[in-house]
Amino acid sequence: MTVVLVVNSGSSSLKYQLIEMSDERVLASGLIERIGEASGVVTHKRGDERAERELEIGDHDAAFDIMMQNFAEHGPSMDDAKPVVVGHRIVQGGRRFYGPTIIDEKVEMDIEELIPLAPLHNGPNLAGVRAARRVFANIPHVAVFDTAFHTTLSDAASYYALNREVADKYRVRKYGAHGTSHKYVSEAAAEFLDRPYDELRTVVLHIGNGASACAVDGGKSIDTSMGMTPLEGLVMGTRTGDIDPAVLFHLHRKAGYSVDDLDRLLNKQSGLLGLTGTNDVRDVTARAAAGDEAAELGLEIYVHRLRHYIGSYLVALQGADVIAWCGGVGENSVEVRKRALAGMEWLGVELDAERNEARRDGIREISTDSSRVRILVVPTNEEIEIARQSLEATGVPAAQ
Ligand SMILES: Nc1ncnc2c1ncn2[C@@H]1O[C@H](COP(=O)(O)OP(=O)(O)O)[C@@H](O)[C@H]1O
Ligand SMILES: CC(=O)OP(=O)(O)O
Ligand SMILES: [Mg+2]
Repeated sequence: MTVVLVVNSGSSSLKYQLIEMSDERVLASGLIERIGEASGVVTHKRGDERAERELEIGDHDAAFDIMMQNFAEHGPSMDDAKPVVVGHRIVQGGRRFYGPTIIDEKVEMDIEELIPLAPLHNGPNLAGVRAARRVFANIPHVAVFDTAFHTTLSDAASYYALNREVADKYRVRKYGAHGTSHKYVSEAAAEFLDRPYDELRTVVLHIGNGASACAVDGGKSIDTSMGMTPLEGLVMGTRTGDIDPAVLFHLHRKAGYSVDDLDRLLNKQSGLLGLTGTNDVRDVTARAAAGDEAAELGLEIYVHRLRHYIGSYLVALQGADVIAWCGGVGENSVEVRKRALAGMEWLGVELDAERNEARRDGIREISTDSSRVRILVVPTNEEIEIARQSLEATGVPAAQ
């Protein structure tokens, strides 16, 4: 047995999976949510068994202890499972990390140093790494970076038209994110269609609470919607995505917003939440269907931006072979997919209404038989991809 533990510490959550790599079977998984709030939620799944409880979770160290308790109480015990590697999701690797990297003191320091380039993500990611390295002191830990897949972006695609001296001094450029998912999904799409990955042109739409689009040309990311930080690009659950930066000057000068106020406003109080009062696309679409005007407008703004990026990436790829939807919204929202791809028949993009509505597990095709561009729903699996890359980095075989 070769078992890998994958840890994904987000700003307010810790997700984990224990995976047996010979057949990529998930032995157990869990989600610890609302870290730092008055009442947190803990879920642990093992086969068909599921344990859930609510309690206050002070910080990521406490969350890590809870994860260890879950394994001890609900199994599998670490003595039985004996993970050989811990794989960590790290959002920002800057132009320092181009692939999975075994973590030592120096790598920890580099991740810390990159916090300003992903302030909501890298700090919590690092807290998870530190807690895990204390508990699993005798096995390798590997960092798998969201940005690594986008290090193939050209300078033209990744530099802003910002004063070059300032940009270079402060490392301002587009790094992108969700790369592990974009890679996994574009590869899975190629396999599903039985096409060589290095020839396929794919637009990947990773639409969850955080959302990003990516143009993948023959297995290489050539453009992506997230920027220096995961704030740029698509409208998200609570983030604005693209916005005229002069809006910030205006709010500062006219309304006295501080930098921290603006950070909070753009990252946490905007997007669908700020437009409609909820960041859950299920609620927004239900309300829009019931005639709620704010919800309808919120949805239209959300979709308008999605269409902007789809169009842009079809041009970047000189036509695509595949549009692949993933993430909580991308995999589940019939309505968002329908609105986002409407009227694109002239581009060879034909959504099949019935297939779009059919609910099935696994990868599925939702385009018409005559659609030149194949449209797929591809459930993403960042954890499996992190586990595979972590194992690869350490050289441990998947079956032994
Ligand atoms: N059945 C559904 N229909 C529409 N949207 C859904 C559905 N299920 C989940 N979602 C959306 O998916 C989002 C979560 O996506 P996910 O990829 O898990 O997010 P993240 O990893 O960014 O936290 C939810 O906020 C919700 O808007
Ligand atoms: C980078 C990012 O936005 O990640 P998540 O979707 O997990 O919030
Ligand atoms: Mg996510």
